[in-house]
Amino acid sequence: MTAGVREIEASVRTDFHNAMSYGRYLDLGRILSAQHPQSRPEHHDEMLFIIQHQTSELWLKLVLHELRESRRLLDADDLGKALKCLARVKAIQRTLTEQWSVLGTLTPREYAQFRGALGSSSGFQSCQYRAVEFILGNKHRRMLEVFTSEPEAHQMLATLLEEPTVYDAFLRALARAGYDIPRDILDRDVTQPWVFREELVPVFQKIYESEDTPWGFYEACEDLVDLEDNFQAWRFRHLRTVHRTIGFKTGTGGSSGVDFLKRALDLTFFPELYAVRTEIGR
Ligand code: HEM
Ligand SMILES: N[C@@H](CC(=O)c1ccccc1NC=O)C(=O)O
Repeated sequence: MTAGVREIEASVRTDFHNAMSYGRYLDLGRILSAQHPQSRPEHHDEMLFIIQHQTSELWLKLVLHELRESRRLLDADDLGKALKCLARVKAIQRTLTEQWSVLGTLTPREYAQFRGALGSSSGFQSCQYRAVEFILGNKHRRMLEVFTSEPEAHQMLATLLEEPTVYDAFLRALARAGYDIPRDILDRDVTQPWVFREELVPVFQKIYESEDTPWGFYEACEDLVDLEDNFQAWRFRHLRTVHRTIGFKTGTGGSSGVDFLKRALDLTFFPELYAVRTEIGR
């Protein structure tokens, strides 16, 4: 063995003319040629900005895939598998939130040097982000307006707007298991954003306090709280990153910027799961 060199074992495959290879399986040719900095002359840090967004979009694609599957499994009363999907979503969310530290290395001056090249593009136009918000209950029909120039994105969001949320699916599963969920909640207009329903608080109190609650229901409640917590942590890190990078400048998407993003922190997906905390142990 040559010092400092790892010999390639004789069995290791090196010819991929007629066999599946790493690059082809992952379609890396396309993924790795999809970074197109717009600044002229090209600004070194624009690559970071593009890759941070592209990796976030890839993870969002998987989050959506898992949330759709968890909803399907809840509809099929396969709670154990639904929880496995939610656990994966939670792990991805932690990665997405930690990823802000990479963008945190972009200074305000560096960003200002290529911000003009972004034109009117903005994360506000992220179809997958909006899709995740929709499937978790933050429905908002007017958000579709942003996507009239992108028919596929528009269609995906229109479909999700009309479909029940993960929370709707969970409440329906609870009703089938015998929990007292009011009929009008189960039959609600799912195109509307979720609004707080007082009657669900005692249902969740029973789940949390009863000795004979099936463990899966208890765990599902906690998973949904984790999910919302993680979502808020992402929103908060976004807000802080925006604040340290552009201060109080207005956004490229046309909003007021930091102030607009701050208001997103008041949004909640599962308000009853938080409200029940006040009641527990009383
Ligand atoms: C320096 C980095 C960033 C800055 C300065 C920034 C700034 C902003 C601003 C000002 C908005 C409000 C909409 C507007 O008027 O443009 C916004 C929205 C948004 N951004 Fe960013 N952003 C940054 C990075 C990111 C990254 C890495 C993502 C990841 C995908 C992202 C996703 C979003 C999303 C999803 C929204 C819509 C949020 C909502 O509707 O509440 N942003 N951003
Ligand atoms: N809204 C940002 C621009 C921005 O961050 C952005 C631009 C293009 C693609 C994604 C973006 N990310 C999040 O909004 C700004 O006002 O500087």
